[in-house]
Amino acid sequence: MQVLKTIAELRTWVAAKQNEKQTIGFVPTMGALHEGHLTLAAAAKKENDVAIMSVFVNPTQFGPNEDFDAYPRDLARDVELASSVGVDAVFAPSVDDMYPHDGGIRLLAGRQATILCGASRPGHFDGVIQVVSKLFHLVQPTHAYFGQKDAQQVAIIQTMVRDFNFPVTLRIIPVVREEDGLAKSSRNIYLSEAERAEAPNIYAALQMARDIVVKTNDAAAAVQAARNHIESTTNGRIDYIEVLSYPDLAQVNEQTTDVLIAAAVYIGTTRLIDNILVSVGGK
Ligand SMILES: Nc1ncnc2c1ncn2[C@@H]1O[C@H](COP(=O)(O)OP(=O)(O)OP(=O)(O)O)[C@@H](O)[C@H]1O
Ligand SMILES: CC(C)(CO)[C@@H](O)C(=O)[O-]
Ligand code: BAL
Repeated sequence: MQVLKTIAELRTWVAAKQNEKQTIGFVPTMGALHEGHLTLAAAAKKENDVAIMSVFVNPTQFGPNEDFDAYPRDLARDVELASSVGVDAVFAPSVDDMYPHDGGIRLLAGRQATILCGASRPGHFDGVIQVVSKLFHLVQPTHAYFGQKDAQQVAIIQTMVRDFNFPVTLRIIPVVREEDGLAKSSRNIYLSEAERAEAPNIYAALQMARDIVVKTNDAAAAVQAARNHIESTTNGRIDYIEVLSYPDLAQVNEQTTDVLIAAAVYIGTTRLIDNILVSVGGK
């Protein structure tokens, strides 16, 4: 396992793999690894000659009052975990190496970034596509691995790859959950014991909404049922619960085939997201 701490080191590593005609599987992360990330990494290793993971807490996707400074960082632990699932290299650059210039070119995510998490985190997805496009240019992966837990991020990156012709195939991995249903997340460590006990109700609420969507296709009733469940079982504050077509993220209608039921809820001060993707009839 190699730890590449600069763009220069990464370029040397990538060039060597390309010379050897090796396929490259790439897993972008912000570190604080858990089983969700490791599932992505294991798939990258299985489906490619080599697997590389980036560990970079990207400042441009955090708002001014968000948790950039507090975000958990432990590179030694991350390297050990990545190595345990066969990752060949970890790219962990500094902010200065990734962003040496002030006020350079910025990318703008489109309509899909204006709703859901984009509404409460203005500029978040612009920062995500900025860093992911840089990482794709640097790593030049054959396949890149993302988690369905960040469903909106997946939809926007799919659009970016399509619109900007990135020569990469995206692989999307289902949400990895704790036994009680809570989606694994690096931010779960912020939860107190009481908050952790409430948090699985987010997934329970999404499951109720899913059952209503499947039976009746009534998006409004599904959202209401999920809201009622969260309000009656947690002290949380709902940021959003929405039922939208996927991946275009528009209102569902009779033609819709894939429905995203997504929620963001503040449990205490921790903002957790989760979602369920369901296939419906479509006409
Ligand atoms: N529970 C999970 N199941 C599947 N994929 C996941 C899960 N958690 C994270 N991922 C994926 O891992 C990649 C890196 O995510 P990231 O480093 O932001 O971790 P995270 O746990 O989602 O962090 P946070 O919840 O704090 O945003 C993303 O593609 C993300 O979707
Ligand atoms: C894709 C990503 C690594 C970009 O910083 C981040 O948004 C994440 O961890 O999901
Ligand atoms: N997984 C998305 C990264 C973020 O919340 O900034």
